[in-house]
Amino acid sequence: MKIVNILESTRPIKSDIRNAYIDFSKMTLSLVAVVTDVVRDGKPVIGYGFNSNGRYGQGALMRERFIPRVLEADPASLLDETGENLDPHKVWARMMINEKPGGHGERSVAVGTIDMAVWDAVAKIAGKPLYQLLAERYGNGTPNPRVFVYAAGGYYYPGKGLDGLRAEMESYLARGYSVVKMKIGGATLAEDCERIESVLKILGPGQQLAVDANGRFDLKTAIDYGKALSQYPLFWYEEAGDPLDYELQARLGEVYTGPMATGENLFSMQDARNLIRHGGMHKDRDWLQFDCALSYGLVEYLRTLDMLKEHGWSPSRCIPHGGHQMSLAIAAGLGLGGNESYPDLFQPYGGFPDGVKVVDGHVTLPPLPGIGFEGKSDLIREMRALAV
Ligand SMILES: O=C([O-])CC(=O)C(=O)O
Ligand SMILES: [Mg+2]
Repeated sequence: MKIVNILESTRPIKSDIRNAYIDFSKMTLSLVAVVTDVVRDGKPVIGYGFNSNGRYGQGALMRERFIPRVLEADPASLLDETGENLDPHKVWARMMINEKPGGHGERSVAVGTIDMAVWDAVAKIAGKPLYQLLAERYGNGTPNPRVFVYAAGGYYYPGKGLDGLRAEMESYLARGYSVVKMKIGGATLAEDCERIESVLKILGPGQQLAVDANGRFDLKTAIDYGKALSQYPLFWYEEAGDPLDYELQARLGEVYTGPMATGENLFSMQDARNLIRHGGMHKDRDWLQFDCALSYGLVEYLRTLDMLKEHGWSPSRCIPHGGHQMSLAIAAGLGLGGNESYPDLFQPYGGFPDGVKVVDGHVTLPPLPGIGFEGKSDLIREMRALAV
C-alpha cells in the first residue's frame, strides 16, 4: 500500500470573538487529506485532519517541506511490520528529516495536522475506531468511550454584556455540560470579577466554572488575579502568563491554591517537559492542555505521555485544548481526563458525531472507524470536498 497524495486547503474559521490576546477576525485552519491506495467498501481510504483554532492554516509549510518529503519517500519505508498499513511513527520521522531540534513554532502545527490525517487513515485501514486501536497498542487494551467534556466560550464580543454572557453559559448547561469556561484578562480585574460572579450565580450543584487568561498576564497581574480568584470555587485558572514563562507559573502556584491549567501553547515534548520540570504544576490538582493538533501530532503526544509517566503524572490530568475529535479518541483510548468542546464556535470542525449528546458533562463516542469524522455530516461534507 502507499500514500498516493496529500492535499491541503486553508479554510476560514473567523468570528467576532476576542480573548485577552487575539481576535479571531482572520482566523483560519488547514484541512488535510491523506489519500491512500487501500480500498475499503469499494472506495480509497482517505485520512483527514485539521489543526485547532488559534494558530492559522499551515499550507505553505506543508507544501514546501512536509508533503513532498512523505510523497518522495520509498512507500515501503513508511509501512508497519505487516506491510499492509502505514506506521505513523515512520511517516512522522520522514516529515521531520532535516529539521533541527527546538524552535517549535508553526512547523509543529503543520506536522500535527498531517499526523492526524495519517492516524485517521491507519485506523480506517485497520477497520476500527482510533480509540480502540490506541487502547490496544498503547493503553490497557480496553478503551472507555465515555469522555468528560467541558464547554469553552465566554469570549469578549462586541456589545456582549453580563446578560449575554450568562445566557451563553446557561445554554451550555442546558445542553448537558457541567463545566463551562469563560475568558478573563481582556477587561479590568474588577470587571472580570463581576463577569465571573454573574456566571457563578447560575451554576447549580455539580456545576463549575473555569477561567482562561490566554497568557496575557505578567507575574504581578497573574498573582493579583490569583488572589482575587482564590475566593471563587473555580474548576481551573488557565494560562495566566506567557506559556514559556515556567517561573511565573511556579510562582503563581505558590500563592494560588485552586487548580491551575496550562499547556495549549507548548508544542513539543521538550517544552511540556520544561513545564513539568520547572512550572511548579501540582500532579494532584492541576491540568495539562497540550493539544496534539498544534504540537506535532499524536506521535509526539505519545512521547509527552511517556514523559509525564516518568515524572509521576497520570494521563487523567490531561484535558487537551482544541475541541476536536482526535483528542476525544485519545482520551477514550488512553485514559485522558477529558476534552475541550466549543459548542457554538469553529464549526463545522469541532464537536461530536451527529446524535452524540452531552449527558452529565460526558459524551459517549460511537464505534466509527478512524477518528469518527464520517459521523459528523457537516464536517465530512467539507472533507469530501477536498478529497473523496
Ligand atoms: O481563545 C483561544 O485561543 C482558545 C483557548 O485558549 C482555549 O480554548 O482554551
Ligand atoms: Mg486556553
